[in-house]
Amino acid sequence: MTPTGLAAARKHDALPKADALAEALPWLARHRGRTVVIKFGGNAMVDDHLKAAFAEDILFLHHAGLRPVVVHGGGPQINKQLDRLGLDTHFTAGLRVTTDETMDVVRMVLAGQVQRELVGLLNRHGPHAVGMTGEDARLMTAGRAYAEIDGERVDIGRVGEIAGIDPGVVRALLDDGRIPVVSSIARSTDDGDSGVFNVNADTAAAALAAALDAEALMILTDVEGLYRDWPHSDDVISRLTATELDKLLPELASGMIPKMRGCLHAVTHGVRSARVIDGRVRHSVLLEIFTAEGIGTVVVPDDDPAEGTAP
Ligand SMILES: Nc1ncnc2c1ncn2[C@@H]1O[C@H](COP(=O)(O)OP(=O)(O)O)[C@@H](O)[C@H]1O
Ligand SMILES: CC(=O)N[C@@H](CCC(=O)OP(=O)(O)O)C(=O)O
Repeated sequence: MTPTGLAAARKHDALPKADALAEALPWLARHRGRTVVIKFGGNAMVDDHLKAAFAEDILFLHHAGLRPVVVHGGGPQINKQLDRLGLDTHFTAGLRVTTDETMDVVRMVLAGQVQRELVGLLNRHGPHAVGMTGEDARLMTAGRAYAEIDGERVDIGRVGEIAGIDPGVVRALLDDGRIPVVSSIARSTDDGDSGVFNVNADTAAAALAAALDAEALMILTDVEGLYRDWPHSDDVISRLTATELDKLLPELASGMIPKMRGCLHAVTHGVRSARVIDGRVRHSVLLEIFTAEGIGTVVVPDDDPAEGTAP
């Protein structure tokens, strides 16, 4: 016989679930109607179950009355496609050296593959998500970025440094109840150049969060957060003020550089908190909300009143 009433609730272990939902109420109430920018990193996107759980988390936020915006990466997926085509992969100072040929592949993989897949997952239960790149409606414009190595300016091809963000199209979609899903490709600021630039997805997410005056930026990646003494220890720094992070920036390496620079940019341009969390953990976005002290590393503005508490 199928259990009913309280017996059914016990069988499905429903009480802890109800408790967890109730505990999330203050966070949800504080963030209701607020914009949250979530960056889904390429390394956290390689597993189908993780991708499906990520889409569920975003839909949860959407249905709870928040305004989530997704910016996605796709570094490993781009590497794979370049490899298939027999093209080389080179990174300088954490940025992909992007020839015109590489740029075509970057655009094809980000806009045609990774973004389409995320939009598909988000639209499984309704017409929620709309995909775009920074080229659309001139959302993102960029000039040429150069890497700096030993004080020398090094040309790294069609890599973009964001020059401007016009968030109008994203705001219009949010007002229409949609979930924007953005690929980090920008239009050239030079009207004579019909080309596009490859922008690091962390940098793009942070710039968009600032331009949208977002409440929070969340960056999902393949580590627990910012490690204090990477790669020698896995002691995660749980909270940093903007000034503390600014002092730490010169010591950072590889993929953490654009992430932490992005967090600093966000919290010094109006975003109330920026967090790096472990995207390898299923439902990490919801875990961040349902855990009183939050997970990963949070960066807050210097005037943040909450000592060591989740945003
Ligand atoms: N201090 C640090 N703490 C944690 N990870 C670090 C640190 N410094 C460098 N890293 C590296 O940064 C990587 C995350 O960046 P990246 O590979 O670009 O991720 P994503 O694809 O999610 O953008 C980690 O896997 C780790 O190898
Ligand atoms: C300039 C530059 O490096 N652009 C990145 C854009 C994608 C990205 O940032 O993806 P992840 O978030 O997965 O690293 C690239 O070509 O790989």
